[in-house]
Amino acid sequence: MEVPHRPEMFDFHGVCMVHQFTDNWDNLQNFKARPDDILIATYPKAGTTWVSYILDLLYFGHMGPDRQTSIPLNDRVPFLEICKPCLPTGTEQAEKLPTTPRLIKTHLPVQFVPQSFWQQRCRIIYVARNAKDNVVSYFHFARMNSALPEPGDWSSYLQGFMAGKRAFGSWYDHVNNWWEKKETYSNLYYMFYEDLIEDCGREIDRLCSFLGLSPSVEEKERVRASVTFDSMKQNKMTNNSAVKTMNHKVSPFMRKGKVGDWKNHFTVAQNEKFDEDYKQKMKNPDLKFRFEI
Ligand SMILES: Nc1ncnc2c1ncn2[C@@H]1O[C@H](COP(=O)(O)OS(=O)(=O)O)[C@@H](OP(=O)(O)O)[C@H]1O
Repeated sequence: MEVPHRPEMFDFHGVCMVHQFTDNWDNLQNFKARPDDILIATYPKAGTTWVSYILDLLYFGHMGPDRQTSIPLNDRVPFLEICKPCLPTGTEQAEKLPTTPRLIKTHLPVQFVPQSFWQQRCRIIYVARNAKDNVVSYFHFARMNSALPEPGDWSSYLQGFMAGKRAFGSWYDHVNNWWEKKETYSNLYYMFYEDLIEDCGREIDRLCSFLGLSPSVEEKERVRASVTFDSMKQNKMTNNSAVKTMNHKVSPFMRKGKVGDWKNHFTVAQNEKFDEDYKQKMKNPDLKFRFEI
């Protein structure tokens, strides 16, 4: 069997990146956001797909079953910076979206977000996930997705993550810099994967108040029931089963969906080293993550 070619990481304006996220840079930076666009921003593997689907159902769940059964979520919520050979770029996909508001996802660190999103005062939802579960999820994703650099073994993967040497750069910088942005940009809603796991219904309510939506109790319950882990894992439109670079036999995209799976991966020594390093990098007492619930 042919071994898929894995991309290399490189330094891009101080952030570790891979080409498929930087090759469309000029178009990306000149992207014209509209005031009602909604941007879902995350470090990879923090809950992008989950929140994308919640928003898609809140805005477009009434559009009938066709949209839900025939259009993959990735096409309904384009990935802004993606640029793969022979496929429309994320910016092209976003430009062609027929529905309003446009829901757009990104993993960009805050300093790379196209200026027009800020200028147009777009609503932005940032989803963050605790670093330990985030790195475990990213490791398994890198194993199954040949569009990402070769992960190597768990121990070296973890080391690289701690050093910021993963696509989209340092998790620590990503979550901290987005957190700080809240101080100056009021249309930014910062939420946590762990809260979604704890009480998805409550988080849907909070999202609705940020977005100014008032769905009926029944509608909200329909959304909540559709976005459970099991339901999204079964759903071909949300489980990424059609993405060519992903081998779900190596590790499924909808893998575990839990808080605390890191305990099955970190050795005691790795955990101690990680905690020590974490303390040095996460100095803001207001930004608190839960590693278990
Ligand atoms: N509904 C629901 N409930 C609980 N968990 C969920 C859900 N949907 C996605 N997930 C989990 O989120 C992880 C994938 O994150 P992303 O969607 O951000 O991935 S990506 O960056 O867009 O590739 C990945 O986490 P892990 O299972 O820990 O690998 C998914 O399983």
